[in-house]
Amino acid sequence: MTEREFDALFRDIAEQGLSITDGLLPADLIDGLYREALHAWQAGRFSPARVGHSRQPQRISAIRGDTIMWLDSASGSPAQERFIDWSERLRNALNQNFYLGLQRTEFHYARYDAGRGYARHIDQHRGQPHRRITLILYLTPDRRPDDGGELCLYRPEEPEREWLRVAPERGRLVLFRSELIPHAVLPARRPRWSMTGWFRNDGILLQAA
Ligand SMILES: O=C(O)CCC(=O)C(=O)O
Ligand SMILES: [Fe+2]
Repeated sequence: MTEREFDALFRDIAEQGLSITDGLLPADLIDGLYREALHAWQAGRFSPARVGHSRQPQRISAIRGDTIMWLDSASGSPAQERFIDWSERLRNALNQNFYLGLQRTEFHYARYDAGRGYARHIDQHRGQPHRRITLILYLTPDRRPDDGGELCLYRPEEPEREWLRVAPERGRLVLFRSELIPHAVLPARRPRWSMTGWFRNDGILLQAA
């Protein structure tokens, strides 16, 4: 496929800092990612997500209630490899279109248990100035309309008023400018599965001592 596949997505990002797309990734890839996440979670490989400054992150489940597992290129599962190949094509296309100088990506699986959500936030604020584009890909199988866990989006110039409410339907892809768009996850009523990550404009991670 040519980069034309990203045209509509880039137009939306240019116009409103945000794009929401269904069906861009093949269903069997979505399923492969979900199965990998499920097995890893069953094997106890997810950890509670943390909030706050990157040097001293804290677990505050009333603010952020998901458990996560970072993707690891060394693990090299077929689903991860396919996803990473696709995300690299997207990274290159984003650079060609928006001159963002995106050098790398980071992704984690996330699982929100019933009752868990994520309070309104901006992704750049957690001591993460190099996050430029946020990607969220929803993986939950057989989601029902009353399962909760909607993503709420707010306009940068009017952050108090809800702008859009997005149901986390399997295969739905949300991309937005990390420094611009406040967002929140409403409490889930059934387990909610996703992939979340960032396109970054820095190189190799320099870990703070
Ligand atoms: O899963 C979502 O809909 C949003 C997750 C999120 O905001 C984050 O992980 O920073
Ligand atoms: Fe976020």
